[in-house]
Amino acid sequence: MAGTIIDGKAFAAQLREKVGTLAAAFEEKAGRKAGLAVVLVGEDPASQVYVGSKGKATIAANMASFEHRLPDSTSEGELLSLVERLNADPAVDGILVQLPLPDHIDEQAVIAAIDPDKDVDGFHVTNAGRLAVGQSGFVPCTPLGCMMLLTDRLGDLSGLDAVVIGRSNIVGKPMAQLLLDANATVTIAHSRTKDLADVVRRADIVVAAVGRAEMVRADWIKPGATVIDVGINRLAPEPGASKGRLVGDVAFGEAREVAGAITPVPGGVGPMTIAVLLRNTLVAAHRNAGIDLPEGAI
Ligand SMILES: Nc1nc(=O)c2c([nH]1)NC[C@@H]1CN(c3ccc(C(=O)N[C@@H](CCC(=O)O)C(=O)O)cc3)C=[N+]21
Repeated sequence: MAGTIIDGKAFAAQLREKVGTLAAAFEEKAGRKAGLAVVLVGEDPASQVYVGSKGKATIAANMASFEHRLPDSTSEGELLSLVERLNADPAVDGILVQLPLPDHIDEQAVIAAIDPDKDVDGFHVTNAGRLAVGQSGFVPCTPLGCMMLLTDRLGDLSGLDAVVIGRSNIVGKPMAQLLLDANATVTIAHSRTKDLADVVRRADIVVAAVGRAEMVRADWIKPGATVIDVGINRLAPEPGASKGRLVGDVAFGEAREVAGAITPVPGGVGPMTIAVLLRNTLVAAHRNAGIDLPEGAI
């Protein structure tokens, strides 16, 4: 029997709805909206579309959206001074600088300039450190969204074998830490892992975040496992088509036949990333305004 499809899009819509309700209540109490600033440098069309959709989602969730679209020629100094202004702006609770940045700008320097308490991406070393030692801070949106899908499906993860494929600072490493905090037994696998298929076959939970189209095959999956596919890869267009299909890091059709549950691409993890960004912004707003948001409210 084919595994259940985990509907990340629907889950994300529910989360955005909850955030929207709490954001309206925040506005009542604080006398202002929670605010998210999104900074885009350069004219990459995919990033343009993506930043636009974040702005719409922010407004739909009763928050204020501040978009800053800067030309490719923007210097690192100019970007850093914008970040400083946003850090100092009381209307801005969350700051997201869209990555990747143009080559002439040092990404780490820009991330380091963001006030950690406005770093709703959770990319600042202060937030990475907080996560590593179990202090509260901002957790990167994609792995936190994956955890929400996992706990919704599985409840308690204690003692489960989890394999994370990929070791990026943005997904793999924080994902592993969250799974560890949830008492899973965690393996981080990557491009140099020996016998990767054998390692993945032991997993009750597979999180694929390598960025290689359809790399994880059906015969890598333990029957009944829960598979979370973080990859978003565009295939080459079919003859006559202008755009290729979007696929994940997992060969979805065949893996679904073995898995207990699996996220699709699109419609799985991707929509969760934006919903969690709004959630993190709501949390930031409450902290910045000194208004209580009950633990577990969202
Ligand atoms: N500072 C920063 N923070 C980010 O969180 C960040 C970033 N930079 N740079 C780019 C990546 C990419 N990312 C996505 C989020 C949602 C979808 C998403 O919703 N995808 C849809 C499909 C989109 C489509 O159809 O093209 C889906 O998977 O269903 C995709 C990609 C966040 N990123």
